[in-house]
Amino acid sequence: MTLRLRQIGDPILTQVAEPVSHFRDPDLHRLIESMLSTLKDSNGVGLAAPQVGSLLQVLIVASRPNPRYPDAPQMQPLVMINPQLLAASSEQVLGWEGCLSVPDRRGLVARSREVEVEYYTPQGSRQRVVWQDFPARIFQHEYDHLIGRVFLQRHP
Ligand SMILES: O=C(O)C[C@@H](Cc1ccccc1)[C@H](O)SCc1ccccc1
Ligand SMILES: [Zn+2]
Repeated sequence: MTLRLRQIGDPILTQVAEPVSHFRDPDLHRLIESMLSTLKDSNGVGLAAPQVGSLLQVLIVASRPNPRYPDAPQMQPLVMINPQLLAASSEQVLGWEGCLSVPDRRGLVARSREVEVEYYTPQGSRQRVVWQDFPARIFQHEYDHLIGRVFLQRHP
């Protein structure tokens, strides 16, 4: 089932998400399934659990070529649990972003060009990945959602 997408103004979007502690919890797998279908229905390239009302450290990165990033790689949606940003390049790139929680807003956001991330799969196995460009941008956008930071919003 697709879940309601929380919009800016919903306090959940400014809170910090908790780490997942039991990987065998059926609720976790139901959440992941719902996030995958919500992502598909919203035509998104990424989604974080707080956007569907769950303060858990779960995010999905699903890059695909699109009008703004025509040479973005086509990816199978990657579900990342308890992601950790191990390294982020000092080299930054400005790029357009939108947010499913902030309708009708597009903004130029500076992001690190390259990131190294450690995360767990839904099966609980620890992985590492290095991304550049659009996948790196999506990850940083979703990772911000896990620490209560919404793009274009700067907290006073
Ligand atoms: O709100 C979200 O997290 C989904 C965002 C993800 C995003 C990350 C980086 C750059 C742009 C967006 C999008 O709104 S999903 C819609 C979308 C699809 C393709 C290109 C840009 C935006
Ligand atoms: Zn967003």
